[in-house]
Formats: sequence, C-alpha cells, structure tokens
Amino acid sequence: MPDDRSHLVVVSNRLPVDRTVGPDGEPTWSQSPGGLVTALEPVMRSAGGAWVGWGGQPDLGLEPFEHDGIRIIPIDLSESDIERYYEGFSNDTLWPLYHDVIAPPSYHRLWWDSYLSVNRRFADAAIAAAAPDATVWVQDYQLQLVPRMLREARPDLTIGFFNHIPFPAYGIYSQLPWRTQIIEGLLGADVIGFQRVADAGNFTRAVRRLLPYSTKGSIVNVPDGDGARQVLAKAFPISIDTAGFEELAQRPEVRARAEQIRHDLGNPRKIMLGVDRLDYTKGIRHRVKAFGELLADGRIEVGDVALVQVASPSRERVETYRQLRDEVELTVGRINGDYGTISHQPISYLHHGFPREEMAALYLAADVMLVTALRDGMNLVAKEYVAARSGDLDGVLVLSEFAGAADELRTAVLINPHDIAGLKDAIRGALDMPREERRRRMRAMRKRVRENDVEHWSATFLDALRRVRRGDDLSALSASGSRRSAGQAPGPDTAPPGHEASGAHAASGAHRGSGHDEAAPPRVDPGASAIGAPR
Ligand SMILES: Nc1ncnc2c1ncn2[C@@H]1O[C@H](COP(=O)(O)OP(=O)(O)O[C@H]2O[C@H](CO)[C@@H](O)[C@H](O)[C@H]2O)[C@@H](O)[C@H]1O
Ligand SMILES: O=P(O)(O)OC[C@H](O)CO
Repeated sequence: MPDDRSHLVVVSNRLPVDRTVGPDGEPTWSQSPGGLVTALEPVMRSAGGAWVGWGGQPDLGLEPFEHDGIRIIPIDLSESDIERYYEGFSNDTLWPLYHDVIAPPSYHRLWWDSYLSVNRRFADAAIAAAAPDATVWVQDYQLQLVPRMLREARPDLTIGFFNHIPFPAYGIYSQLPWRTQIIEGLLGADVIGFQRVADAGNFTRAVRRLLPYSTKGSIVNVPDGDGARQVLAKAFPISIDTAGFEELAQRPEVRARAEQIRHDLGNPRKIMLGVDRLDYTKGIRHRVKAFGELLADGRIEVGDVALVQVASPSRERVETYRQLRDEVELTVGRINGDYGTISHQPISYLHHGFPREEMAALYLAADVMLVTALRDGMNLVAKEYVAARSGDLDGVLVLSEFAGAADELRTAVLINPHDIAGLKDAIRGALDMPREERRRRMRAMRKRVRENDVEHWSATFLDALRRVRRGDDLSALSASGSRRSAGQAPGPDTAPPGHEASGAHAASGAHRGSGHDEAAPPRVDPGASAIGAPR
C-alpha cells in the first residue's frame, strides 16, 4: 500500500481554501486570499505537503482531498465546537487576553474543555498525516496545545509554532486559569515564532515565572528524559507577497479603478483610508472619533477630505464584536448626519470583503492610510499599502506604535491611538506633508517591505526548523537577527512601556509564582464602553 503521508504538514485553524456552493449545489474550493498560503504553496507543492484545518462551516463531514498539489485534510467542527472552542476560548478568552485586555476576557471551564478536545482532534489529524521524521508547522493561538500533543505521540517530528498575534506581558497573561498548560503546550515545539522581539521576551518571561526551566536569550531548556532539549523562541516578523502586490498595483485596470474611486468620491483634495477586520483591536472608533473632531474643529472640511473605512465582517456572533459594530455604525452615522451635505458624505463606510484588485485600487486612491490599532500582532494592511505605493512613492502611512509593523516601518507617521489630540495632529500633518517628505518616508518603507517579504519569513522559519532537525547548536540562531532587525534604526523596540522584551537572561529555574509586576495597565475603562471606547 502506498504511503501517502507528507514530509511537511501545516496545521492552522482555517484551511487555505474557501468552499463555495455553486447554483447547481456543487461545492468548489478556491485558494483563500492571504500571504500565508502564497508563501507556503511552492514549498508545500515540492514537499507533497499536507494542510490540516477547518472548512469554516459546521459539520461538513469532508474527506481529505487534493487542491493545487496540496493535500487538504479537513477537520470537522460541530456547532458546539464553534461556540466553545472558536468563538469562546479562542476569540472571547485568548484573543482579548493576548491583546492586552482591550476587551475583558471571559474564562469558562466548558470552553477550555472544548479547546483541549478540538486541539486534540487537530493534533491527531496531523499525526496521521505526517511521514516519519516529518516537519509539522502549527499556526496561531487557536492551536497552542497541539505542539506538545504532537511531541508526546511522535518524538520523531520536527515541530514549529508561529503565533500571529501578540504574546502579552506576564502580569496580563497570568490571569489565564490554564496559563501553565498553554506554556507547556507551546514548549512541545522546537521553534516558537513571534511577530515582535517583545512578544518572544514576554513568552520566555512567562516560562521562567511558571516553570522550573532555565532560559538564555531566545533559548528555553526543556527537560527531556535524562537531559534537556533546546527550544528556540524568537521573533520572525511576518510579511506579505510584496512582489505580487506591487505587480497588482501597477496593472492599468487597477490604476484606472483607483482614478474611478477618486471620481466617485467627488474628487476630494485628499482621501484617507482605513481597512480592517471589524475588530476592537484595530482602533476603528479612535480613528473615526479623531476624524469627527477634526470636522467639528473646522480643521478639515467636508468635500475637501474624505474618509473611506472598509470594515470586513468578523466573528459576528461574539457579543463584543456585535457591540463594536453597533458603536462604529452609530458614530459613522452621526458624523455623516452632522457634517454631510447632499453631494458629500464625510465617511464612506463599507462593511464587506473585497477582491485583492479592489484593495490595491483603494490603496492607490488613498493619500493617507490610517492604521490605528490599539494592539496588533503585525498588521499586514500597513505593508500592503507600502507595496501598493512602491511605484509612485506617494501616500502617507499613519501607523500605531502598538502594531508589530511599527518595529519595521520606522518612517511611517507613528502614533499612539489612545492620544486623540496627538492622533488629530498627526492626521492633519499627514494631509499637509510635502511631496518630498512623503517620497523619502515611503522609499525607506518600500526597502523594508521588499527585503522582508512573506517568502523570506517562511524560508527563515523553515530554515530554523531544518537546523533543529540537523541537531545544530541553536545558540547561533538565538543571537542572529533577521534582515529587519539587522538594519533596524536605533531606538526603542517600539514595545510600549510594560511590554518590553527582556533581552538575554539566564534564570535559575526556580518557580517564581505569579507576580504582576511586569503588567501593563489593563486598558479597560469601567466608566466607558465594555470595549474601551475613546473619550
Ligand atoms: N474588506 C476586506 N476585503 C478583503 N480583504 C480584506 C478586507 N479587510 C482586510 N482584508 C485583508 O485581510 C488581511 C488582514 O490582515 P491583518 O494583518 O491586518 O489582520 P488580522 O487581524 O486578520 O491578522 C492576524 O494575522 C496577521 C498575519 O500574521 C497579523 O498581521 C495580525 O496582527 C493578526 O491579527 C489583509 O491582507 C487585508 O488586505
Ligand atoms: O476570522 P478568524 O477568526 O479566523 O481570524 C482571522 C485572523 O487572521 C486570526 O489571526
């Protein structure tokens, strides 16, 4: 019997393909938009790779199938799994906790039980799909228990994990009733990747607080039989398919569409753009509030400046997301009602997903891109904007210092979204920025996004896994920086106070309890909305 097991298995909550049912009732699959699959597709194809994930709908009952040279292994989730594992523990416990409790996390034992059992299901599927000595790469916060489950069942595997969202300071992380189990789950991996140096530092600090393991720089020494194995916990900042996005933005039809968008908006002198999943981490309300105040103050005029806010639907059954949608739509409606004219709406609000071509046209049409996240692992929108503007070297990126992208895009206009007065001044400054300064800033960002594209990200991560498999001493990797950090401008790590990386640190290994001394102050404002509305 032929062995159809794979030498490279990727495990992520969602599959890299989307299912649509045609008018004839027949389902078809198409590649999901997004950099991860683009980056991994060639290596997956050449390795005869397999991808384990959920098909996005309950109880699909699908058998594994082949799509574009990748073996797709669907995981079934029931309605109850979706409610408890996905909407509950992943997106109402871990998501707010890991984003600095911008919204209060909910802790429910039933949700944890479901997280455990669904993680087990993903792990079992990966175990069955992996050839002897294969590499398994697990993605993101929904599956943090999978690395240990894999190691226990299959010590022959080389295991990677990448966390796409922040890893919080210990004082926040320590709220989690299952904090030790999660750390132990992650330490099943050989390489644990984070977006920022600060996230990796927060993780190793949590290890030292919770477990009697020593760490040195990015290396955690995990007891293994009579000895110890080294786990590398390090920043691998993710990026985009830069060349693909640049090419898209050069297409004549995309450029024509950008012109059409400007025309349809009434040819305002300046267009500002926000593009986000409708998520409370993205700072949409802060941005809209600043814009509304600039109108009220007479510092911008309707018809002269327009704001386009694209907010794609997300996690719509989770209460904090419903509440956010109501708040954003109420505020947008009020601003348009107060300042709109028959011919001009100050804010064009679009609650849909768009094809990549339309996204590129929007980026080309926007004079100022507003990324005002309160906390974001990376923020790919910021990088897409830079790639789209690499041809004309125009446009101004206003970027939150709380987004991982701020570590790399140092010549963006960096802002603190909590400081509404500062944000207003930054927006006004961006609108008035001279052409030469726009070019200078954009050129530096283009260099960074070209050097550090998603292909570089995946190659660097997979190379680290290869070195583990070869048995290399990981200390060299621990010390080496990515191209990004090697060339990074001097200055703070951009981790805001309370989120700094620890740098090299050797711990004695004693269990240190659960002190809260390194916590950032929680951002919940009990006097305001439950999800921390700006005042
Ligand atoms: N209306 C719309 N129509 C079509 N496409 C749309 C859209 N709105 C957004 N998108 C696309 O969706 C992607 C969003 O990526 P982000 O990095 O901004 O956030 P997200 O929180 O989903 O990702 C998580 O993973 C990424 C990758 O690791 C991290 O950068 C991030 O911090 C973490 O929260 C971008 O490629 C963007 O173009
Ligand atoms: O729509 P979700 O819940 O799968 O989340 C998408 C985000 O990119 C998760 O990092």
